Parts: sequence; structure tokens; C-alpha cells
Amino acid sequence: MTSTLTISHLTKAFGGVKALSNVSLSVAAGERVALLGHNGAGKSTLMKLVLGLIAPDSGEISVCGARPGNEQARAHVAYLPENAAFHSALTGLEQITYYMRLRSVDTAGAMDLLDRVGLGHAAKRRIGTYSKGMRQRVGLAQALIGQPRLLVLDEPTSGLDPISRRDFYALLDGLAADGAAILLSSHALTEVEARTDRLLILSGGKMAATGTLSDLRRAADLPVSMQITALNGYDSDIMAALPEAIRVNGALHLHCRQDEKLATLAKVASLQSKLADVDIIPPSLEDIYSHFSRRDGQ
Ligand SMILES: Nc1ncnc2c1ncn2[C@@H]1O[C@H](COP(=O)(O)OP(=O)(O)OP(=O)(O)O)[C@@H](O)[C@H]1O
Repeated sequence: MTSTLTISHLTKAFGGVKALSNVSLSVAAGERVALLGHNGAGKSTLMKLVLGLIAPDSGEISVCGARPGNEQARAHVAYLPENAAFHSALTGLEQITYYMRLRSVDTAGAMDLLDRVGLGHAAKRRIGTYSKGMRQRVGLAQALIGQPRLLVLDEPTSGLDPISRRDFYALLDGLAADGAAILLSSHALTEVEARTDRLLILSGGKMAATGTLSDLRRAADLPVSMQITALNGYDSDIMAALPEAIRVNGALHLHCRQDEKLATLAKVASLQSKLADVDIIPPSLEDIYSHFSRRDGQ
């Protein structure tokens, strides 16, 4: 796979604060990558470096083979800030036409662009009357001018309702299918897990983990929980057979390491005639995220 964005050993400090330390990553054409991390983890700094708005102290960045911020890189990169602001007196169509002129792109395609982001029906209404979701779509339309090969999206779905989020990700799916590389930051773990190809977790400026959720689940190696419900009258038999179980709100809970899971299940299964139900509860996405995202001292 060709890499649209390549970052090698990137380091950036602001005074005494190390915002990024030795971060390397790549995003391939058609790949959707989510950047996760606590407040101050370094996500915005990484995006600013990719956009060429600030320079690294050391390390290399290549955007479609060019240096960030130069003319070639800027022609291929689009950015959507978290709170895109537009002129409230302009219509969606006027605003997009204006941006197209700024980018020296033929404005005849403005309406198509608005249709593509689902704003065709409101193209001639003032942006001041748009909902937050509609303004985000104006931002996305603006980002799509000139068919960028890399989209850098800073918390693009924050403040959107579930339907608008779903529509937004469906749009991103289409762009990725057409070959765009997408790097987006988010705090919405469940949605990025479902709608991106890979997760990157930054913690204290360092790359704490990268991979699919299954990769991260394996690497975190967090304990598995089981909730065991005994048949009436068999509670103490179960407690005797599973002394490591603890009682929580009337049910019995058992924790075991990943590599003990099958053996523990076999033990539980041997008590089948005394059990009403067993639920296996894998570590949640939040558990995995917190495992990798612990800040210093936490
Ligand atoms: N211009 C700057 N001057 C001084 N310190 C800065 C500057 N920009 C960022 N920092 C510091 O660098 C660290 C990383 O900040 P950054 O904004 O990249 O984090 P973030 O992950 O985007 O956080 P958030 O989720 O809150 O947006 C923080 O400690 C921040 O205070």
C-alpha cells in the first residue's frame, strides 16, 4: 500500500513542554485512522505539524511525497477544524464558491460539492440559519475542494447528533473508498472503533499504542470478567467451587487473565447443573483506552 502520510521520529517541544516525543506513523491511501488521546496528549500539535503550520524540532513528515506546508503538500491536504466558523450572512453556496475562488478551482462545481455533503437543499439559505451539523457539512464541503488526498479532521463529529454522525462517517467511507487517506481526532471511542480502520493512542506526547481494536485488546491483556448467576439454592455450592468469585448485587463475579479464560470457563461449565446463566464480559473500549492513555502519575 502506498503511504499518503508518513511521519518518522517526530519531536516537538514548547518551552519545557514536550508536546510530541519520537512519534512515527503512516496513513495509506484509502485508510481511515483515528487519533485518540487525553487532553494535552499532542493530537493538535501533530495535526499542525502535518499541515505545516508549525515546524518540528526533529523528525520527518512527508505528505504525498512533499514537505508539509509547501505548495505541493497544500494542494493535496484538507483540514477541518473542530469548530469551523463561516460568515453567517453568506449562503452555503456563496461560502463554498468563495473558497473555490481562493483555491483557484472552477466554481461551476460548487453545487455538486454541496449536494455531495447533503446540503444541496439548503445551498441558498444563509449559514446563520444552519444547524451545527449543517455547518460541519459546509466545513467538509470546503475540505473537499480540489479532491484532497489527505483529510485531517479535528474532532469532526463533536456536537453532532447520532444521525448526523452516521451520515458524516458514511461520507468519509465514500471518500476513503475513492482513495483519500483520513486522519481524524476524536474522544468518541465507540464510534471511531466502528468507523475507522486503525486507532492510534497518544499519551503524554508519545505513541502509546496503534492497531485495530483487536490488536489493542490483545496488547493490553486486561482481565476478562464473568458474571455467574446460580440456580436458586446453589449459591454457596458455586462459591465453594469458585473461591475466587465475589458477590456483587446478587450475582457472582469472577475475573481471570486472558490466558486463563478457557480453563476458567471449563471450570464454570462443570457446574452447569447448578447455574442459571453465565455472561462473559470482555474489557470495554474505555478500559483498553485508559490502559494505554494513562497520563504521568495516573
Ligand atoms: N503554542 C503552544 N505553546 C505552549 N505549549 C503548547 C502550545 N501548543 C501546545 N502546547 C502544549 O503541548 C501539549 C500538547 O498539546 P495539544 O494541544 O497538542 O494536545 P491535544 O491532544 O490536542 O489536547 P486537546 O484534546 O485538549 O485538544 C500540551 O501540554 C499543551 O499545553
